[in-house]
Amino acid sequence: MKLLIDIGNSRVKWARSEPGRYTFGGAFATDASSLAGACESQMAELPRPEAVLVSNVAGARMGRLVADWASARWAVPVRFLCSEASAMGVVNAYPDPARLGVDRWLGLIGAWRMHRDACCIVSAGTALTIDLLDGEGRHRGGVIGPGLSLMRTALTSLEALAGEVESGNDFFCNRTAPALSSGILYSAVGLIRESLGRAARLLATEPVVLLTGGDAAMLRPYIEGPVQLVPHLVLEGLHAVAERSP
Ligand SMILES: Nc1ncnc2c1ncn2[C@@H]1O[C@H](COP(=O)(O)OP(=O)(O)O)[C@@H](O)[C@H]1O
Ligand SMILES: CC(C)(COP(=O)(O)O)[C@@H](O)C(=O)NCCC(=O)O
Ligand SMILES: [K+]
Repeated sequence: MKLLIDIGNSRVKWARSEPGRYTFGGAFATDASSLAGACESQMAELPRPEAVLVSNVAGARMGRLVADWASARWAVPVRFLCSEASAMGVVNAYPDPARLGVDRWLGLIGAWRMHRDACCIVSAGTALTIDLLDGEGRHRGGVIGPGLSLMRTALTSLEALAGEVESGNDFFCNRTAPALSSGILYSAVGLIRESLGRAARLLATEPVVLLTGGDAAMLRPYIEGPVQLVPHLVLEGLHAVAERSP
C-alpha cells in the first residue's frame, strides 16, 4: 500500500493506493499548529505504507511537518512530486514546467488517465484553477482565480461588508448579505463559463468538465454541459503515479 497525501492551502486530503484500488481516507485543515496531531489521529493506525507520495502547494513548512510525521511514524520514504515537462501521456504547457502547481499537474495526469480526451479541469479550492487539456494530452494552459472562501474572507474583511454572507436565489439583490453571496458565486461561475466557452472555440469541440475541489458540489448546478464531479482529482493523479512507480 502507498499513502497519498494532497496538501492544499485549506485542507490536507489523503488516500490509500493499492494496485487497481484507490481508497479515499480523509481530510483535515492545513494548519501548522494541528497538522501533526491530525496526521496522528487520522493516519497512525494505517498499516506501514511502502512509500508516501505527496503533492504540496502549501509551502515548505507544511510539507516538512507532514514528512517529519510520516518518517517518525514509519521510517518510510516520502516522495514530494514535482510538475514535469511531460509524463504519462500529458505534455505541460509551461515553458518552465516546474512552475506549474503540482496539484494542477497531478490533476492533468488524473484527468488524462480517466478520459484520454479533451477536458477542462476545474479545481474549486482555496484558489479556483481551470486547466485545459486537448485530445492529444497537451496542456493548453490555464487560469488562476480566487476560491469562494478567499473571496468571502477578502470582502467581509471590509468594515462595510463585515458579517455573514447569506445565500440567496436572486442574481440582483436588495440586501448586502445576499448581494455578497451572489457576487462571490457568479465571480466563480463567470470564470468557469468564460473558460468553457473559450475552450470549445479553441479546441473546436466541447471538452468534458472534470470538477474537483472542496467547492465542486456547490458549483456543479451552475455549470452546463458534460460535467463529471471528481471530489479528489489530485489524489487520483497521485494514484496514477503510484501505480506506475516501483
Ligand atoms: N470541511 C471543509 N473544510 C474547509 N473547507 C471546506 C470544507 N468543505 C468544503 N470546503 C470548501 O472547500 C474549499 C477548500 O477546498 P479544497 O479543495 O480542500 O482546497 P485546497 O485544495 O486548496 O486545500 C474551502 O475554500 C471551502 O470553501
Ligand atoms: C494556485 C495554487 C496555489 C492552487 O492551490 P490550491 O487552491 O489547491 O490550494 C497552486 O496551483 C500553485 O501553487 N500554483 C503555482 C503557480 C501556477 O500554477 O502557475
Ligand atoms: K485549487
